[in-house]
Amino acid sequence: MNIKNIGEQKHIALIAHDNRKNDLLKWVKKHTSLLSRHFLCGTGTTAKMIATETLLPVRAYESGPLGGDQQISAAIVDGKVDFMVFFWDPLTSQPHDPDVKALLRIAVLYDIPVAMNVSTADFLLKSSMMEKEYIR
Ligand SMILES: O=C(CO)COP(=O)(O)O
Repeated sequence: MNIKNIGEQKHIALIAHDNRKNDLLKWVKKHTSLLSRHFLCGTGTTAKMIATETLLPVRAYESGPLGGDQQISAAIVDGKVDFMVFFWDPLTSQPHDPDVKALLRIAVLYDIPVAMNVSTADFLLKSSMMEKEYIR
């Protein structure tokens, strides 16, 4: 895995499609204290929802269908994302599906850990890259 800065602040991208936003919000609320020690960003609606509901600072890119996925892709290419939690919707087609696919492709290409559901997101937080903080 392409993990830099073990034990240091990480850049975490948070993204969810509409039908998965509640799952992501619940996950963020469960880990607010840990996540508050890192730099968070996300696509527009997701980022604003998390910031409003948790008071965590979350840098908001454009909304996904308006280019936000592409902006997160660019941030990955620029080395500004250490890992991504992307709860995409497996049951609904998206108008910007090519952007979603491109984002997932870039994340694979740049070896960015990606969690697409709650159990993987939990696993990522419990993994060695955050172990010190997790057990604190
Ligand atoms: O569509 C998205 C990801 O593909 C998410 O966008 P929003 O966070 O703006 O809803």
